[in-house]
Amino acid sequence: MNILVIGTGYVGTTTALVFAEIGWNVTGLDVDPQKIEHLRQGKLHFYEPGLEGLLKKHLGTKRIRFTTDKKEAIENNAIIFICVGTPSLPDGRADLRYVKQAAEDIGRHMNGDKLIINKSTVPVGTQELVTGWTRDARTVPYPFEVASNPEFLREGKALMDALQPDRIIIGTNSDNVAKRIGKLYESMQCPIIVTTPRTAEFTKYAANAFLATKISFINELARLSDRLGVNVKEVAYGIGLDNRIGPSFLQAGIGYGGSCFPKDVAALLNMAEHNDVELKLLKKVVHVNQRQHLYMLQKVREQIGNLAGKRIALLGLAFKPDTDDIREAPAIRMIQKLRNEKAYVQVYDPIAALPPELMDERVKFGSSPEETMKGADAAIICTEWPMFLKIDWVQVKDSMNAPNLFDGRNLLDAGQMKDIGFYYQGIGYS
Ligand SMILES: NC(=O)c1ccc[n+]([C@@H]2O[C@H](COP(=O)([O-])OP(=O)(O)OC[C@H]3O[C@@H](n4cnc5c(N)ncnc54)[C@H](O)[C@@H]3O)[C@@H](O)[C@H]2O)c1
Ligand SMILES: O=c1ccn([C@@H]2O[C@H](COP(=O)(O)OP(=O)(O)O[C@H]3O[C@H](CO)[C@@H](O)[C@H](O)[C@H]3O)[C@@H](O)[C@H]2O)c(=O)[nH]1
Repeated sequence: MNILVIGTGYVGTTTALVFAEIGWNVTGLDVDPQKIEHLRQGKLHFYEPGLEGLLKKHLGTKRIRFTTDKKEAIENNAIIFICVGTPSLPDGRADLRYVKQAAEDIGRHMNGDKLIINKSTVPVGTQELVTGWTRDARTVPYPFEVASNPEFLREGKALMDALQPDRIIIGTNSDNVAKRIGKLYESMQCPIIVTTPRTAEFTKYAANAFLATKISFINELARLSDRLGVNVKEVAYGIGLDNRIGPSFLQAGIGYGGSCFPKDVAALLNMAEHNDVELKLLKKVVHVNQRQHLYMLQKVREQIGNLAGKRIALLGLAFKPDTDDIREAPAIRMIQKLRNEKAYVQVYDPIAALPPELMDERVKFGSSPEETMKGADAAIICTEWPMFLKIDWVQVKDSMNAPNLFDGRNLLDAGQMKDIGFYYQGIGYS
C-alpha cells in the first residue's frame, strides 16, 4: 500500500516511519525544503529517542522517501494523511490555515480516488471543512473521502506510543472507509474505535484536557500539602493505586508545558465559548497551571529574599525530559520572571538550547550542571532529566554561594539532600 504523509514535523515523521516499519511504502511531503533535505540524509530536525535509527533503516529499505513536490506526491498516492501544525491563534482558536492549504493542495492535484485522513488536532467540524476545501479546489470531480484519525503520541516516547498505541480512533460515517483505515493498522494490538468524525475530533481534545486537569489537580493539592506538612508524592501514590484513578499524570511540579496541552486546552475553551458553554473547571486548570512556577519562585524569595542581584541556577529548559522542545516550557516563564526581577540566571539543559532572545549579560547557558550551580544563591530544577540524579551533590553544595535547592519536579530525595546540608524544597514535598 502507498501512503502519503503531508507534514514532516513531529507527528508526520513519526507516522511515516511507523507505517514504513509495519510494511507500507511511505512518502513524506513538506513545504520546508531544509527539513526534507535533512530527512533524506537520515537526520531528524528534532530530538526524539529511537526515531533516527528507524529513519536510517527505512531509507535503506527504500520503504520511505521524502519530497517537496506536492503534485507528484499527491498524484502517486491514494491514501493521504494530513499531519500539519494547528497552532493557537491569539484568542485560543486553532489556526487551520495549514490544514486548509493541505486540503486545497490535495484537491488541486487530485488525479483519481483519494482517501484523506486527518491526524492533526483540529476543532470539531473540521472534517466537514476539509471536505469542502478539497472539493472546491478540484478541477475534475474525482471521488474522495475525508476521515479523522487523531494522534495520541507523546514527545520523548513518540515511537513507542505510535507503534503500541492504547487505542486507535477512526472518525468516519462510511463503513468502507473504516475498513480501509482499519487495514492500515491491522498489525497493531489495540482497540480500534470507529465513530463519527466529530466525536473523533472531540475525543482528542477531551483526552488532553483530562490529563491537564489531573496535573492541575495534583498541583493544587501539592500547595496545600506544603501547608499541612504532607508529602504529595505519597498522596499521589496512595490515590493512584485506586484503579478508578490510576497512577499517571499525578506528578506535582511547576506545571505542564509543551506544544499540546496549553494549545489544545485553549482551543477547547474557545470551542465551548463559541457554543455558549462555559467550561469553568477547565478555565481553572489553566489558571492553576499559569501560577505554578510563580509558587516556586515565591518559595525561593521566602528563603533568599529579594531576587535582584542574586545568582540563580536553573536545571532543565525542555518542557519535559527526552525532548529538546521548549515550547510553553515552565522554565522559560521562570527565566522571564527572574530577568524582570533583575536576578543573574545560569541555565543548563543536556539537549535543549536557550533561545538567543533570552540570552543577555544576566542570562547565560552553563557548560554542565555543576558549573551552572557554582556560586549560585539558589538552584531550581525545572525538568526532571535523569542525569540530574547522578550529580555529585556533595561537591555542588560546597561550590554554591548558599546551598538552597528548589526542586520543581520533586526529582531528588528530600532526606538525602537535607543530610548533605541543603535547604531543600520541592512542590508539596520537602
Ligand atoms: N507534537 C506532538 O507531540 C503531537 C502529538 C499528537 C498530535 N499532535 C498534533 O499533530 C499536528 C502536527 O503536530 P507537529 O508537532 O508534528 O507539528 P509541526 O509544526 O512540528 O510540523 C508540521 C509540519 O507541517 C509542514 N507543513 C505545513 N503546511 C504544509 C503543507 N501545506 N504541505 C506540506 N507540509 C506542510 C510544516 O512545514 C511542518 O514541518 C498538530 O495538530 C498537533 O497538535 C502533535
Ligand atoms: O504527572 C505529570 C505528567 C506530565 N506533566 C507535564 O505535562 C506536560 C506534558 O507532558 P506529556 O503529556 O508527557 O507530553 P506531550 O508530548 O505534550 O504529550 C501530550 O500531548 C500530545 C499532543 O496532543 C498528546 O498526543 C499526548 O497524548 C499527551 O500526553 C509536561 O510539561 C510534563 O512535565 C506533569 O507536570 N505531571
